[in-house]
Amino acid sequence: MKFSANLGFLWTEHSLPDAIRAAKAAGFDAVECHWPYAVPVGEVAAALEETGLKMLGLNTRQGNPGENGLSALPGRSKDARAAVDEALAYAAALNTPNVHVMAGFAEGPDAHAAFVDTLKYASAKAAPLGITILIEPLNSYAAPGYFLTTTDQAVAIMDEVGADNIRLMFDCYHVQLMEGDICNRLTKLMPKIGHVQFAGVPSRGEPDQGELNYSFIFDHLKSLSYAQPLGAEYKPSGPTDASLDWMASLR
Ligand SMILES: O=C(O)[C@H](O)C(=O)CO
Ligand SMILES: [Mg+2]
Repeated sequence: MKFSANLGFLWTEHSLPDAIRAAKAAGFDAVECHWPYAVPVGEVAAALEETGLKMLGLNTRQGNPGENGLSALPGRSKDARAAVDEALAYAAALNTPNVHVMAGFAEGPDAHAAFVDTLKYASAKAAPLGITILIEPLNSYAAPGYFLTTTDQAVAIMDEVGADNIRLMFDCYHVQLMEGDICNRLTKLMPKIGHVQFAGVPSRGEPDQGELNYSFIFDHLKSLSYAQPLGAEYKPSGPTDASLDWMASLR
């Protein structure tokens, strides 16, 4: 398997460019991040060029303190679209193929309509750039009140948006906590999946800990011919460099 280091959680003591260098030194095949906007894009581009790693994805801005995305917030369309524009510009400058459009804390039909509207805007703007829009269900333990919580909900929204370049971010950690049945869901959803992430469940720690057997799950992904790097999005229990034993056994 190939692995992508999620620099939102790994090597957070480093600047983003140095975290990219640390991921290269540790043997990762790619990187991804959450919110890179405080870092000038040229510095990130230089670290990617130097290491030969690709930045696979980044997220739209969370919004004001306490917010976790803007796209499903009724009445916030202008802010949500600005966050999409910002993310697409940053991603395009890095040749990053995926932008995760974050829904935010909201519920009900107005939130659904707002999210679909933002996603139609995002996918139309992303298409000429060759960028895929990702949406990701988050579990309600970690993100209570987040609008998008299940893969069924995500599929219904993607179908309603109806764009070719919108896909599911299948984070095994979130899906296990909300829905389980990981391997059957991967099989069923594979044509709609844009990126896969993983972490130990329920702690979100190292992936060789907890209730999910990633050796089995990664073999299943191989049997589905899934060859893209898998996003290691876990919170190390100590220094990141000391948390990587799982890489050799799961590769
Ligand atoms: O938390 C996650 O799983 C995400 O992938 C993310 O991008 C930030 O919420
Ligand atoms: Mg995730």
